[in-house]
Amino acid sequence: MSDKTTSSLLYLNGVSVSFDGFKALNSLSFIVEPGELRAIIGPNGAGKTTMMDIITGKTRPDSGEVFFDGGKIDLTSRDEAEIAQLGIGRKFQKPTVFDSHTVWDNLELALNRKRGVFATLFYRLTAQDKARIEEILETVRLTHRKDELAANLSHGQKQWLEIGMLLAQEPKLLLVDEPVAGMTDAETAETAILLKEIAKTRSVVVVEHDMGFIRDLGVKVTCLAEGSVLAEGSIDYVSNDQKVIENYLGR
Ligand SMILES: Nc1ncnc2c1ncn2[C@@H]1O[C@H](COP(=O)(O)OP(=O)(O)OP(=O)(O)O)[C@@H](O)[C@H]1O
Repeated sequence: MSDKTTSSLLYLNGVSVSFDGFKALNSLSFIVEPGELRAIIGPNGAGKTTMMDIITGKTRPDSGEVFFDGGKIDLTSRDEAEIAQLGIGRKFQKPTVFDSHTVWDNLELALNRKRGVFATLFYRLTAQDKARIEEILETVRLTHRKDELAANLSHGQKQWLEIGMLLAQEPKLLLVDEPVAGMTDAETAETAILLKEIAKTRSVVVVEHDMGFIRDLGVKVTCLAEGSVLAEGSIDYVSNDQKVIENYLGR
């Protein structure tokens, strides 16, 4: 096991997967450090979603290694539920909050989900739980809307609420798929600040097409194309890379 395997939170090495002979991932290698916020860009069909599917156990790789938590856990041997329990949270593109519940209740439900159904039946919120919900409300900019039904939130606020619900489960790694699609400019700018705050206490991998947002994040960017890494580095480095311009930005 290399030093990189044991120091990184997430370690993908030479991961390949084919669907009906088409290589969706082609020897993809990718590392996320503890406490890192990483942005992923790339054209449609580059393999971004497939990469998330591999990390969360939805798809099994044909070959390659996928380790979590300093090389301690081989994710290829775990199923989706186990991987969620191990501390990998995933935010899909569309918000999936409970519209008929308040913002607070959505967060309370998410906090309880961590405990399992049986424990929840007999559970009352402790002062510590309440403090945690209040903290999450602050983080996701929804304190002033805590008693509002989720149905009445703006699209952006629903996205933030769902991020909050994931935070309630205390993931070590949060995977976020196109969070700012459909958001207003103000919400987009706020989401960049919010994700940077979240990444102070855990690692975050965010997939986005919005280059203004990626620039606002100001973090290391990985550009995928045809199932592997095309370029990796600062936004200025990646956006000036000739291969990235040809395959993605210049399209
Ligand atoms: N379950 C599947 N069965 C067959 N083909 C698939 C499957 N999942 C993904 N693919 C194919 O693999 C390739 C990579 O898809 P993927 O969704 O990972 O790309 P992406 O980078 O997330 O694209 P987008 O930006 O459009 O979301 C695509 O050509 C897609 O059609």
